[in-house]
Amino acid sequence: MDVDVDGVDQTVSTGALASWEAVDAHVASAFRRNRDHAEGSVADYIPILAAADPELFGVCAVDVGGGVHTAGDTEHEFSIQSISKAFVYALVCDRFGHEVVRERVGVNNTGLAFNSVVAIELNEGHPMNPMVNAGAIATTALMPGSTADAQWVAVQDGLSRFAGRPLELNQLVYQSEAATNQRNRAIAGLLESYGRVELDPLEVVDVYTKQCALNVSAHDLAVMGATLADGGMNPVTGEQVVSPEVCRDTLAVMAANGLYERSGEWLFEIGLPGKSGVSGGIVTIAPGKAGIGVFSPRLDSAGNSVRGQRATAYLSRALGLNIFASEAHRVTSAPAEHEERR
Ligand SMILES: NC(=O)CC[C@H](N)C(=O)O
Repeated sequence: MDVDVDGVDQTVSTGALASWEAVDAHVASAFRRNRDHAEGSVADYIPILAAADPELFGVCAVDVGGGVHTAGDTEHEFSIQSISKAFVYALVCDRFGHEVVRERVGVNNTGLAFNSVVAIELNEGHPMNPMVNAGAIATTALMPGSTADAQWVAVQDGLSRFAGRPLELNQLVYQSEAATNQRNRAIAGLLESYGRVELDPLEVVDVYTKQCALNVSAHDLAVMGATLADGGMNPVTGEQVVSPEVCRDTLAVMAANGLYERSGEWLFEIGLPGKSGVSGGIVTIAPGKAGIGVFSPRLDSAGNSVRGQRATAYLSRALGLNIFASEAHRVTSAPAEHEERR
């Protein structure tokens, strides 16, 4: 992962987020430092996504107190794509609990692309984790509702509660993907053959395709992330969307799998759970502190927004958010206290 954190102190904050003004200034810097970075390419395997303006770029942080910090195109709406997987997973965990979901869907990284069929075969039909297409389809199949329509309503309503506003289906994206999602249909059929999907696989894929086509903005993603950061309480509406235990489990799965086969690199550079999607969004969670939503359509070869990763790396470093860092690891150019005394 190519990040730009030159000149940024690796400060470590074990307490609350920095002051309001400091967060605003760092969000503005994350935007400014990366807006001219033009590496990567816009996804085109879903035809309509190829029409996205590659220059769009937004960075938003929402703290657990509900404070909003924005720079760039943070109100521009785009289809949520794979980021939906994290939130549908949380809803299903809330319904079935930790053990059932761990057994049925799994939590381990495949090390392979998000739409890999080989990964299913290599693991005897186990979908492995909810952040790849196979696991996400198996997870959506567990949403409440006796019909596909009822399950779709539950998905739309659940994700809207995370966002704190009604999210709408992007019909153009849905139709474009529904016409070209033969691979996801094959994945669902394969899961059915292994007894991992008990409903009509084509109906489940249809609900999954709609879930990926829900429109969000970077601002929405930050609110959704802040809800996971705050033990399931939406900081804007005050609603308890899922339990703190579900947030804990969801964040662990995101940390291990949220950026597909690049999840290790992401964790190494950024040290926070995150989830990306092929339209160019990434949501990141600083537990107990904030949600970060970024959007820019140019992707790396794994399908993760390039500017989005860079902006998030900057914020993690500048705001001291890395969960693996502690005061003992503080990197500072000033001499340590015991050296000064000598
Ligand atoms: N990585 C993604 O965002 C993929 C989501 C997309 N809807 C798919 O199923 O292929």
